[in-house]
Amino acid sequence: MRDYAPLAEHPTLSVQDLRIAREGKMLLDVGQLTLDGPGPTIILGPNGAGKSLLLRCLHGLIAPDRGTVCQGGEFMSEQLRSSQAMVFQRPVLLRRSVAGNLDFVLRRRGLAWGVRKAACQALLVQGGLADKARQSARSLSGGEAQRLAILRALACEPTVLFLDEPTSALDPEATQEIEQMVLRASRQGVRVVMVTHDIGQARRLARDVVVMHGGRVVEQGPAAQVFAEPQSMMTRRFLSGGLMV
Ligand SMILES: Nc1ncnc2c1ncn2[C@@H]1O[C@H](COP(=O)(O)OP(=O)(O)OP(=O)(O)O)[C@@H](O)[C@H]1O
Repeated sequence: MRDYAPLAEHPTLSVQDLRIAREGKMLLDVGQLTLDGPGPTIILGPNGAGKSLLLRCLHGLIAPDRGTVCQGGEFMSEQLRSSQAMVFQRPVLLRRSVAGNLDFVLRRRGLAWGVRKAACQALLVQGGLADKARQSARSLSGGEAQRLAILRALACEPTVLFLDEPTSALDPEATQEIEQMVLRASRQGVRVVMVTHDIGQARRLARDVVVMHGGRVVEQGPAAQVFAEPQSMMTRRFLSGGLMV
């Protein structure tokens, strides 16, 4: 059984003239950005660079002051938005069992009991949580909780999966498990767009990279190229661990 079946393989995401300003300060200013490779796309940059704002705009959680977001060549709509999923730094889980958290999402999709049961079991196995199905989601460890949050996102059969620093609070082993889930989703056709501070993680996961600084995209390209020959001074400084002020 396929774990989930995206509607389209790696749908293209693009933004045009995206701007957000608050109290006279430009927080996000992205003229043109297209994500059309297979991904995963990793958004890198220092604190306050605008990474989360860009991710939230792409997912429609924040309305920009101006500019547009398109998916698969269509302007963002509620229907397209509902085909996307997002995972945050701190897992958002319901006060239910582990299986109950997954069933909640599967039930919302209108799936029959037998289909839900099979899908839930497949997801639990995929996330290494089969033996914790009846346990309260609130009692999971940080790594397990984040795995469940990702499984919940995948239970929506998303076309696009946004992840905002999902491993920043996790140890290396838990991080590795999350990275495997992310790569697997990407291989199965989900467009993965992930924010991280961790350059090592970006090197492990990224097919392409977007580097941000001061609300702008300072560099974008294939990961191998950006890491080997960064074009922007900001990227070079960031990759070398220099302070970016
Ligand atoms: N709702 C808001 N109102 C005012 N300013 C905001 C708002 N949301 C974000 N900002 C500001 O926009 C800038 C970019 O924030 P953002 O969270 O996107 O940065 P980031 O690159 O994700 O940083 P970090 O890595 O620290 O999470 C920051 O200066 C932040 O304070």
